[in-house]
Amino acid sequence: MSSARNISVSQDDLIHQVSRSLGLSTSPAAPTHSTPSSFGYATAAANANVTASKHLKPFATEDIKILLLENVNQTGRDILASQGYQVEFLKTSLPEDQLIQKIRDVHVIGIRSKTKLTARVLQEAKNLIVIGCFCIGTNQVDLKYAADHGIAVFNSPFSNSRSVAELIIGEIIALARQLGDRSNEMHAGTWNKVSNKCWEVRGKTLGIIGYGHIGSQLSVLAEAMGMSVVYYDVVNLMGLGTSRQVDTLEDLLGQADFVTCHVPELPETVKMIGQQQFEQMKTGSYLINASRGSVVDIPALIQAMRSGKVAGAALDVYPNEPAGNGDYFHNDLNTWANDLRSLKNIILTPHIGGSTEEAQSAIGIEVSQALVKYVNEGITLGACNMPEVNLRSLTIDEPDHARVIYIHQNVPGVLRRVNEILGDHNVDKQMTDSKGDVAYLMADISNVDTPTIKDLYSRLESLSSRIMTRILY
Ligand SMILES: NC(=O)c1ccc[n+]([C@@H]2O[C@H](COP(=O)([O-])OP(=O)(O)OC[C@H]3O[C@@H](n4cnc5c(N)ncnc54)[C@H](O)[C@@H]3O)[C@@H](O)[C@H]2O)c1
Ligand SMILES: O=C(O)[C@H](O)COP(=O)(O)O
Repeated sequence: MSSARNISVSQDDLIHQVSRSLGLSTSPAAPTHSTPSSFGYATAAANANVTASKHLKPFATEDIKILLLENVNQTGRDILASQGYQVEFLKTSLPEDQLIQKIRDVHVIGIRSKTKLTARVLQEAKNLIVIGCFCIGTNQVDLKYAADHGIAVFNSPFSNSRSVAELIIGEIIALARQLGDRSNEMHAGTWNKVSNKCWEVRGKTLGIIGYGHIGSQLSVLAEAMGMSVVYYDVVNLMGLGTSRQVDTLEDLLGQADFVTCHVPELPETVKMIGQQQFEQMKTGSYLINASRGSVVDIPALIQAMRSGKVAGAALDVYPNEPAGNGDYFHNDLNTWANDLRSLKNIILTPHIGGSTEEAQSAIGIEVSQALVKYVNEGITLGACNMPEVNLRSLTIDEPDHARVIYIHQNVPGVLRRVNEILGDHNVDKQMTDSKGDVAYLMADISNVDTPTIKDLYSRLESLSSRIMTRILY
């Protein structure tokens, strides 16, 4: 959808928030509920063409509706509930039609890696102001569409990276010793004591593709086991320990005994490991993928393992992952499933890299705190798709103070027009920043009463550059 249509849709349909700020309390032990008197209001289309009275309705913190999908951890649920928000919690993701029904109603949605928030879904989300990805990856969200429509997106950039790194260490040893096969054989009643093609990992080379939060932690753990580490990354990065960056993916594939992928899903990383890359790997080497299912071409992996080029593999991520637990391989999408499952020395796990108690608990806290700060104070620190804007502690709890949040198109002349509107008032502090096509302005003003706030809101909304206006008071 173009920016122009965005504006017209917003003017006609979007509900914008003018919510009472309640201050931020992220501790479940010290809830900050609104009181009946601490109301604000939400308006729809409070612009020149639509009278505010037609669209005004009561608004309070208890009116904030949050939908949490995919079994978001209790820590996050507690923090959000402690704010007095209405929290609906589901253990699974939702199919698109049900997601569209539910998302129409909510101001905040919390998801993990399975829920696809595409432009098609988001255009139905008329009340949505913020998305929390309770995970690292944000490839499941159309970040640009969200930003262009004033919807901030937060994630947890590193809370599960240690969990993933530890899983990979376990898999390296398991593959080198064919543990999966020996265990399966024993479960089937067969004693098969072999040393042929079973190895120590000491002295072997680990090749890490993507030396970010996970890749770099893994590097340290692998060296502690006596492995040599090489890594390939599109950014020049200092290696930890004695690890070395190599210039090309081909360099890495030619040196590594174990190759492990830790890149985000991007157009350039889709099928980054395919037939050509398997040919460049050492004969008898191993492949691990716990990044995204699109990064490795599975039919090419099957071929490489059948030919003996690749001696083992561990996959934690797949194309077309299911919404919840249950049957997976019996569907028409994964035509390679039976071939994959029939291979020897292949570890198949259901996307559990970040699934530890420690990681999920930390993610729940981190992302829900960011959501509360955004809803209550408009703070965008850590946002993935918006400029990061913060102002020192709020004074908007005071009766005649308000915080203006104006998300707008990043085009010349907007600040002048906004400041013409704000200039009649006492602007205590103000900050603005931009990211790509979107800019975010935050201003704290004092000596304003409720009618003035409504007037400010209408005037800001009437500017052609506006994406979303929120006034917290
Ligand atoms: N299996 C799981 O449960 C699980 C858990 C966490 C993260 N993940 C996945 O792992 C990915 C990596 O996580 P992270 O926290 O290390 O991310 P990160 O952003 O910290 O690091 C990614 C690294 O990849 C590099 N990179 C990007 N494009 C590249 C390319 N084309 N070639 C080489 N390097 C490239 C980046 O420069 C960066 O250094 C996440 O994006 C997510 O998709 C999976
Ligand atoms: O992006 C991530 O953090 C991982 O892929 C884990 O995703 P999950 O929270 O859906 O398990």
